[in-house]
Amino acid sequence: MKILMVGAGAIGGYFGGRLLESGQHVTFLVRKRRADRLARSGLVIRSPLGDASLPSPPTVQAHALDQPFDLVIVSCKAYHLPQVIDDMAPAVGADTAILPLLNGMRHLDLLEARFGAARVLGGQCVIAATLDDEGTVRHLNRSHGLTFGERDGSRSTRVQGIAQAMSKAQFESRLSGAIVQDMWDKWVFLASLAGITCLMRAPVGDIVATPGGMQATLGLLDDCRRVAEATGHLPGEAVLQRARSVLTEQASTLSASMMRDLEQGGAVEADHVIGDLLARGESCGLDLPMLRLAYAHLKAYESRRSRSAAS
Ligand SMILES: NC(=O)C1=CN([C@@H]2O[C@H](COP(=O)(O)OP(=O)(O)OC[C@H]3O[C@@H](n4cnc5c(N)ncnc54)[C@H](OP(=O)(O)O)[C@@H]3O)[C@@H](O)[C@H]2O)C=CC1
Ligand SMILES: CC(C)(CO)C(=O)C(=O)O
Repeated sequence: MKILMVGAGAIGGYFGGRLLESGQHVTFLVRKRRADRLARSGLVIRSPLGDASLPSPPTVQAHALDQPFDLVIVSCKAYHLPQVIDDMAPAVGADTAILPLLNGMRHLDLLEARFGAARVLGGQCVIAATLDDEGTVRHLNRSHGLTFGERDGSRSTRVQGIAQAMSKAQFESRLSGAIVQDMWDKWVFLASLAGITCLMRAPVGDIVATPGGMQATLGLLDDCRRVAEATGHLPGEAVLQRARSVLTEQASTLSASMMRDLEQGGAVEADHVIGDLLARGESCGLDLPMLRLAYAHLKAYESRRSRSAAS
């Protein structure tokens, strides 16, 4: 199976690197700076579950992309997706499957609008990873799950082929018969985690140790849960119970990748992860005070960030 990994950042570098390490035919679609870095230093993964060092990983830049791939895995940030869609288009042929790993849901609509619903699978990953100043992929915890599937739940030949291709790679892959609900389950959890850790500039353990921290966290989770319910995607009670327990765990050092981005002064997926959830809920007539606060906070951060970039 010919796989194009779009992006070689934290997620693309990790899962693409693991697939390459297992002998799969993987090419990374990258921009010039990352292409130069990968040519110079290789793709390096530092992980508590095993390091990998892959010299000269195959890369291609958009201008040179001229053939279809069997599988295109999309691992960019949401705010780069419109450009990515243009750049990856030559890799999408009649039989190409597209597997996005972005957080949130709206990217499915954008990919579908450009490439047609039939090509777009559902997908998500559970991992904490980042790219350090040397371009090394730093895996920060012991989770590395990647779940994917047909959005109609069917076990098509193509998803079984992807399951087979991923089976030997050093991560936990899972073919799901309910990937859209899985994505909603993750979105409810992630929007709560990202919203609260960004608002409080602190990991879960520090937040729940404050007066009012636990109530704020659970209030935000409840807003996110109500949006999922109103739009027909209510997570099951076991999923919600787990979210409550992870989000209120004493002394937990867990934070969202969005908080890592924000603390480094980087761009954040405010509209995609928080704003879109808020908009969906408000269009169902819900009042969502904690979600509105989390979104206002991120938009204020974005304004301040763009003002300081301009000066
Ligand atoms: N990091 C994490 O722990 C987790 C992240 N996620 C989600 O995964 C998604 C990706 O996040 P993450 O990997 O952290 O982000 P990164 O910023 O680390 O990586 C994204 C990569 O996309 C590349 N990119 C952007 N535009 C293009 C383009 N036109 N052509 C080629 N490459 C491009 C960037 O390359 P360049 O270097 O050129 O800018 C960058 O390296 C997000 O939606 C995030 O929310 C989900 C679970 C956990
Ligand atoms: C839910 C979590 C923490 C793990 O995958 C994540 O997606 C993120 O930090 O962006």
